[in-house]
Amino acid sequence: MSVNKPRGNTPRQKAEEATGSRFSLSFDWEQLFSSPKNTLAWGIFFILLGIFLEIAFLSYIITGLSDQSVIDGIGELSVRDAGRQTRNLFGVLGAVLSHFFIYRWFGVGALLLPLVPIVAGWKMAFGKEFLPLIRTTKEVVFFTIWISVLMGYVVMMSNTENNLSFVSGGIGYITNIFLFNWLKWGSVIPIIFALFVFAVFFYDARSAYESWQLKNAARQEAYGIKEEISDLGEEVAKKPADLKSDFVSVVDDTYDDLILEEVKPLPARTEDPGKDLKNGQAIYAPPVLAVSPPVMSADTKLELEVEDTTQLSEPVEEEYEDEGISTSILREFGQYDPTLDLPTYRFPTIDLLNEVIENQHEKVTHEELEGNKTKIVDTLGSYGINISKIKATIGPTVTLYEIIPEAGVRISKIKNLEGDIALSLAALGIRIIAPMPGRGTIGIEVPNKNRETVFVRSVLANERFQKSNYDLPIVLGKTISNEIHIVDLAKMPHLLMAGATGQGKSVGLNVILASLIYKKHPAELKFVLVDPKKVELTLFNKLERHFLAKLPNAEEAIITDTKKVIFTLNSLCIEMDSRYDLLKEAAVRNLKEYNAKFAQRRLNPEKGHRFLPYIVLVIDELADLMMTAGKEVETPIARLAQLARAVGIHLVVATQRPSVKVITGLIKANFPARLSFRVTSSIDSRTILDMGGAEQLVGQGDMLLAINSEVIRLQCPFIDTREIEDVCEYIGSQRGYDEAYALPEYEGEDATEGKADLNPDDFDTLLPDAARLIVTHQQGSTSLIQRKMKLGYNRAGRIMDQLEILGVVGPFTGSKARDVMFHDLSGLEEHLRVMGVS
Ligand SMILES: Nc1ncnc2c1ncn2[C@@H]1O[C@H](COP(=O)(O)OP(=O)(O)OP(=O)(O)O)[C@@H](O)[C@H]1O
Repeated sequence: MSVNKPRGNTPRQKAEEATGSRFSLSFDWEQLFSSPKNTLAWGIFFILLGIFLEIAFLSYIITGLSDQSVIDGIGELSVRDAGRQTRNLFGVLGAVLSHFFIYRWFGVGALLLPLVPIVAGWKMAFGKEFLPLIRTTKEVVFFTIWISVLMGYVVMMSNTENNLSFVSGGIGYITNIFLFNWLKWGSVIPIIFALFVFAVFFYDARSAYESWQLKNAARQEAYGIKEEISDLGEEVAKKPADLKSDFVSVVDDTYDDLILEEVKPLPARTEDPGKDLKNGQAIYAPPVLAVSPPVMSADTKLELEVEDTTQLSEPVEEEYEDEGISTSILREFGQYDPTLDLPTYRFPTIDLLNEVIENQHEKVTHEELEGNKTKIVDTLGSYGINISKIKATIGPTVTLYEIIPEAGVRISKIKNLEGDIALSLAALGIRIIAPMPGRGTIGIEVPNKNRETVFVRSVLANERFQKSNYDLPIVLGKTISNEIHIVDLAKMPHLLMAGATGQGKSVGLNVILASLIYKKHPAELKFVLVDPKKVELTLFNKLERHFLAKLPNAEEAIITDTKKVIFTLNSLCIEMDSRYDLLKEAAVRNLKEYNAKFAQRRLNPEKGHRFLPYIVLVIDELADLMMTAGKEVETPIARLAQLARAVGIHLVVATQRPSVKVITGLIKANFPARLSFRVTSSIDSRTILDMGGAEQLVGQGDMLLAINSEVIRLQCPFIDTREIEDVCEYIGSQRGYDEAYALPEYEGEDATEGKADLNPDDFDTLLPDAARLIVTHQQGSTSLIQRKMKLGYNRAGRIMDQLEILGVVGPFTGSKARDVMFHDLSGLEEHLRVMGVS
């Protein structure tokens, strides 16, 4: 019988009783700076400190040296007398601090110093930096000293040491005495030189100058083309198709110039820009114009066409456009860091988890080992199978006996004796692995009488997990050789889990979620939690404003209703499609490359680019959904499983009933990684793993993981509800986003049914523009409308539906863009006119 089978919270209570840690009176230093309330208090303290110092310093400068006598007399005067005589606004303390910072050390340069505590305090209290803290600190330190030295020079040269030495402070004055001995009046040269060196290295003055030149050139170019566009607007409005070809050649010429010479001075503009354009010689076609406002005017039409021509150019050229601007933004602000959304976020600590209780007894006794060994040898012997060698490896739940039979014994014969060996060992859950892949042996797994609980704390605190640099690391459990088994969900790329009721599925799901929560910042990862059983995942509700994603306007972040599940799955498909569009625009292959490019500021947020967090969809109980909604659930799940990997959407789907009605061929084919807890029959085991064996497991988190054809037995760690509660509480009590991550809206079949009745009067005013955009690009995608016309997803989606009613685009086809029914603008214009919406 198990000695340490966890029931409820027993392990934690025992541990607490043993160590008294929960009620310990020792002071928690970490807590002093880590709890959100304390950071607010510290933040306000630092802000007030900064304000206090600034006022004291200013007061000191205004009252001059009148407090000097008080300071000199400190020790002799009583505090009361000193206070009465002091003129500083902040009394003796203000006078003393100012005396040191201004008179003794930095002079008027010290006025900059209070900025540091104010910026730091602001960051702590409000989680935002109104100035970059590290950068500001470096600047303040440099300029405080530099101003002090410069003032020292001024004071020295003007012979005003007696009255104004406080202006430079001690540091500036002494430095100048030293410099003066060497250089006389020329001391100013190293002082100016120091400023120059600082500017070159700290501000990267040279490249800042280059990027300024570049921006200036781009601005002038943009200004130039705007004028030309308005000149040509009318003409284009009449003959858009003709002009399009002109623009193609214009833009191509431009890019050739740009690529060859990078920054090229603008040629002098002629009196008649239109003429130049027609000759295909002008250079005024910066791709920056690609972002055009969605105003229905002659200009707009032209801009759309300009944009279209840029599409025809090579991607490398488009990158060039961003290059100059992005380099300067990168230089100015550094890399984009998504975690700064929640800069004060603290990862959950390991001590939120139950203490690991060491097994009091030896896991497997010598007698047990010897007894099993004899029984195996005897049983096989009685069937005429002799063994040349036997070796045991003790795991947390089972012991693996590896045998090497004598030459000439057929493996299938041993395999067939599985039942007999189990009978003679009088143990459930014997599994025979014949042969052990890559070992040249036959394995017989025998459950231990005393099984060991693998505490989640022991695996999450494990160095290998802590240091793992997987994108989505998950600890699945311990192997037979007691090693922790970590997998990367991003590579798997999806996981299908099965297990009869009570065998540890929910615990397994919780461990997966906890692994991810312990390693990922809320800005990098979002969960979509589907829980038709309504009880299993509710604990994660507290993470709503940190880690959860939901449909706009959905009340609950954890989805329990089948209809909403269908909407959510379809919404994820839309998210997937729009992510693919973004990847395509960015000319990258996967989410990681995309985010890296975004972090380097090479993707323009104004064009719809954004940092894309991973999304993990967790479904606890697929069976219920498949029974009630069948295809409606199966199709989007299969689509996501098939395609969503590259865009960072991963699925973890669990079911109690691994029957073919639930785990259909379509679903199964798209989930190469499958995990099975104990199931009730070998048919179920075959359905989930394509092999028997899961029916032989011993429960309580004993599981088989099959990735492609490789199968390993693992013991899942144990995490109890209270641990999950504590972790979620710890995160939930911190400052989060304003709301859950919003998934794209999906209106569902019902919403589209009524579409045919729509009155043209109800059409969106931007509909004709959108139609032209779609036809120009020959791409029926909602995200195109969204990005180019800068519209929200809902409005863009509605416009797309109306375009379908109008017959401009075909019906929704899933991941692909809709068909565009017109191939040129003239046909479209005619159609719009006939329909009365031009
Ligand atoms: N990894 C584990 N280590 C130790 N005990 C475990 C482990 N996993 C589960 N158990 C034990 O088994 C019990 C049932 O586990 P769990 O709730 O995860 O089962 P389930 O498969 O989700 O069941 P259901 O489908 O009915 O929700 C737990 O309360 C716990 O006592």
